[in-house]
Amino acid sequence: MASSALICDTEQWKALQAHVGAIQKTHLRDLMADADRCKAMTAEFEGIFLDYSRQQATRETIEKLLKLAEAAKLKEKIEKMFKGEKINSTENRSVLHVALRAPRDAVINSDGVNVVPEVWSVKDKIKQFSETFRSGSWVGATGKALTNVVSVGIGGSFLGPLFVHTALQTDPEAAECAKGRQLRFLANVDPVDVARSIKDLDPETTLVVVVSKTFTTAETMLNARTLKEWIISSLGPQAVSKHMIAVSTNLKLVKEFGIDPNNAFAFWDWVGGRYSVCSAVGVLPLSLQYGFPIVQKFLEGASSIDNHFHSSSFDKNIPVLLGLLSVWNVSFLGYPARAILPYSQALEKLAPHIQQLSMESNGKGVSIDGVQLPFETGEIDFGEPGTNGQHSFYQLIHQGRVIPCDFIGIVKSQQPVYLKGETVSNHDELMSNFFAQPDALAYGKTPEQLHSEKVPEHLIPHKTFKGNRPSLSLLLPQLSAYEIGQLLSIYEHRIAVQGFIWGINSFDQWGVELGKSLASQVRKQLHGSRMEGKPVEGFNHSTSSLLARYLAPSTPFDSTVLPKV
Ligand SMILES: O=P(O)(O)OC[C@H]1O[C@](O)(CO)[C@@H](O)[C@@H]1O
Repeated sequence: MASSALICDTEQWKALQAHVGAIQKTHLRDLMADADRCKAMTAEFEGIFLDYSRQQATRETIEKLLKLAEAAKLKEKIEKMFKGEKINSTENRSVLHVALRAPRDAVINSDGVNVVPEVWSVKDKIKQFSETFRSGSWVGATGKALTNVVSVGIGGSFLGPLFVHTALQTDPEAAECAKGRQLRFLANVDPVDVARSIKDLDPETTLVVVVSKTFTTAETMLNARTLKEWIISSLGPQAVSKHMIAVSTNLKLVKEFGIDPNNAFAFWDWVGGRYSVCSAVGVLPLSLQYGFPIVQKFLEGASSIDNHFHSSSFDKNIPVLLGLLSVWNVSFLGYPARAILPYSQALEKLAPHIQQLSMESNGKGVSIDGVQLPFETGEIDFGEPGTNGQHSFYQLIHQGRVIPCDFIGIVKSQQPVYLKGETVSNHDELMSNFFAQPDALAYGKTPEQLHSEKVPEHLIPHKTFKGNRPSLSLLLPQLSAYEIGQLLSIYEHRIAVQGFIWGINSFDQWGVELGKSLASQVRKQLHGSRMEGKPVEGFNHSTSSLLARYLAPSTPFDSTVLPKV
């Protein structure tokens, strides 16, 4: 395929389009009756079991998708990523988050330089700093040990670390290591989020970690200045060096902000924001909370999937199969959304993280060569842990729109509970739903079944489930730091596979820029109107009237105000 050609022009794409009709004539009820098919549509790695038999697909579909992968040069693209080639061409950058979790003796080059030693030198620095911090040797301005950490960052500098922190909180080993400590996040520039993040915290015992790849993100910098003021107003300006540290690729701006460069932790432009949880962005705050050894296990889990992804044949490769099936659902069956449904409360922040990872990566309108795409890319990701979601949006998934679902289950709960005399343990109760829902979606319930149950005639249409709704099941043996890392890496690579097949750049995010620049025009107006009484001008009628209404009770602040809760 020539570099500017589109994947949709290939024979392999057209063969899949032609195959859709045959699939649409089938029903999952019938496909599921073929035990050999179901057996074939599974994959396993280190006890992680993927069952994709409830996809609207046959073995022929998978063969055709594997041929599409060849046409898209998927193998070569994965190889280029691992070799540090500048596959993020619009920013002229390598894409090397895999180097962040590679073993110490690995060799991964970017610009001809092996980046692994640099990665490990930052990890060693984090290990040392977190040990000093956790031992109580690092003391604040008043001589007290610090036990609370507020991590200030947004987007990729927030969602991945929040996901991992939330998942580790109830893992017994990690929880033991975190006893007596708190890790909080401040992301939104909404002052209400500032108030929440510092509620009941004492600056005397709090460390603020400012996390920003660029160190220019408006929200993060205002929040960082706000917490700096919170510290200074209570402990004086000299306290900043003991109570504020940073993670960034822009160490010059970190220094200008007033943070001691010795307490700054670097990462590199070859780490995309949404792929940065395995850099100091996640490793530092998580090590402060749980200790470096727990975080190292998480990194090892991610690395195990990197190896599986890099070396397994595509027909047994979990991220590749997942990516291909998503392309099938979006581009051929026309399903625009994907529900992420972990049957684990510990994974409650998985869906918000995947929303950024997937939608910022694959929500693109042009090919990597800038050619307008005649097909849609990306999907609308959303989700909620089961069973909560069942009592919320599952109605639509069962009888309304068709939304392919990822069901994620855990064999061994982080927190087993059993009440003597109950039919099943609490985790078995949860997992009963994990096993039941995919079949309910696939098989549905026919009017004939309802008749045989003597359901009143007028209720038959309401109680009919058409079924034939695709899902896949991912069963993890347990949910320790290691498996959390594996899950993260599975989704990272799956999303990259989708982008590689669609022929887009999954590693830039130009679509976030326009809103940012318009906000700066509004910011200028708000300042001018509040401080100098300037009239609203330069906006359309709608925005002008909204702004006028917003500015009406104009009483500018004339001194620093911090949250009161
Ligand atoms: O880490 P930074 O530079 O503050 O950026 C935060 C986030 O902002 C974005 O650039 C756009 O939302 C994300 O890609 C990134 O994760």
